[in-house]
Amino acid sequence: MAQPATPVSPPLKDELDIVIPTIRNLDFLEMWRPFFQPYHLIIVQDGDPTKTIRVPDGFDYELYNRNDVNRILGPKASCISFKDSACRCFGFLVSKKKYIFTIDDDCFDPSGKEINALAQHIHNLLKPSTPLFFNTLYDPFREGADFVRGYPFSFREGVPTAISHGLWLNIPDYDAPTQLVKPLERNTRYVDAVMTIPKGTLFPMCGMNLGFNRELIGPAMYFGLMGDGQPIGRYDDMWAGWCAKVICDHLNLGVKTGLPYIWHSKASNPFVNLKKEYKGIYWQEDIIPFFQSVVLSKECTTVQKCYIELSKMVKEKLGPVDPYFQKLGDAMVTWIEAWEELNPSPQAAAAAEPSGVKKNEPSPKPK
Ligand SMILES: O=c1ccn([C@@H]2O[C@H](COP(=O)(O)OP(=O)(O)O[C@H]3O[C@@H](CO)[C@H](O)[C@H]3O)[C@@H](O)[C@H]2O)c(=O)[nH]1
Ligand SMILES: [Mn+2]
Repeated sequence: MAQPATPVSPPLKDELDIVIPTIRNLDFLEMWRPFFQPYHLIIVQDGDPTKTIRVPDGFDYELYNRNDVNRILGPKASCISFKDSACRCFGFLVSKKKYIFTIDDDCFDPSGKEINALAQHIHNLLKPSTPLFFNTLYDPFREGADFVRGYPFSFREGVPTAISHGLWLNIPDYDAPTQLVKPLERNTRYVDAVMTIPKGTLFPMCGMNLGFNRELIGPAMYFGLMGDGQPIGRYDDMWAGWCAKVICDHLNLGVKTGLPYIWHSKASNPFVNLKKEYKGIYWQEDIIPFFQSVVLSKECTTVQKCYIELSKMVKEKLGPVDPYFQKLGDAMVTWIEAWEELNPSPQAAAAAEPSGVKKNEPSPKPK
């Protein structure tokens, strides 16, 4: 008699957290239920902490609001943005898992595709990247593809993948000026490809549909100071992407972009976005040459060391552009201090007195 098939556990079920920044309800989870329910969610509630965010039944989650951020981080909470989706990086900080998938609450599964976004990110992250030599048949580790003729065999092992950057159907992640001149444009083009971003090349990282290996690159995934009290918004993910990419290049780690797509449903207000973005639109003409010029020293053998060295460069080279970069450079250091406090190395954890008090307890779940 045929043996009953052993149920296949969802990939990385106990090694991956899903981080969601939100100011809305989380009904979007109903569409993702078949794919997300097996995983632990970390919900970062932005804005008014007295507002109750209801999470659909059946999900395993922890929810943090601004009061929790302040309680857990104390003065270091100053590095976590308020009233901006950048707050999501607090979820990266408190997670204890090896992998993170972060998604916005207005992103849905583009129906009819044979693989869901989370599974595709996991595939991207578990397979090597090829930043040293471009494969013209795209991802060589994908079923039905391989390295093409002329691809050096000494490069074919690839490097570990740190980041998997997904894309968006319907509302594309355009900046405000583009949104304003093309208000009706929708992205209908589904490009069935995953590519490694070549070493030495920067890219505009969008936080809407993003996976990463927290152990490889977590300390660099600081979504920079935005929102309340800050002169700029909607550059949080861009900043993290530029910092992470130069560090990935230095540490021989890979960044992929392409599949998976999500269906992005809400177009945020282009006029509001313009107010948030406008300084960034001209500052980035200085920011990008800065990141292109970054050379990290050989003593930078860990992400934390790279990040601290980068923070000093930010203050020195971009400080003259605007005092904001002095503040951002300091916030980068605070972020690393917070990271190391909440994620002590095994040696540091062993040396620390067992306090018995778990500091990063989330808010109690609504009854
Ligand atoms: O103050 C806020 C505003 C929003 N959120 C949560 O963050 C995400 C994104 O919000 P939204 O979909 O309204 O904004 P988009 O313009 O589409 O966001 C994308 O553009 C970039 C903005 O930096 C970023 O890559 C994407 O997030 C939702 O989950 C909101 O609930 C918030 O937490 N705080
Ligand atoms: Mn959105």
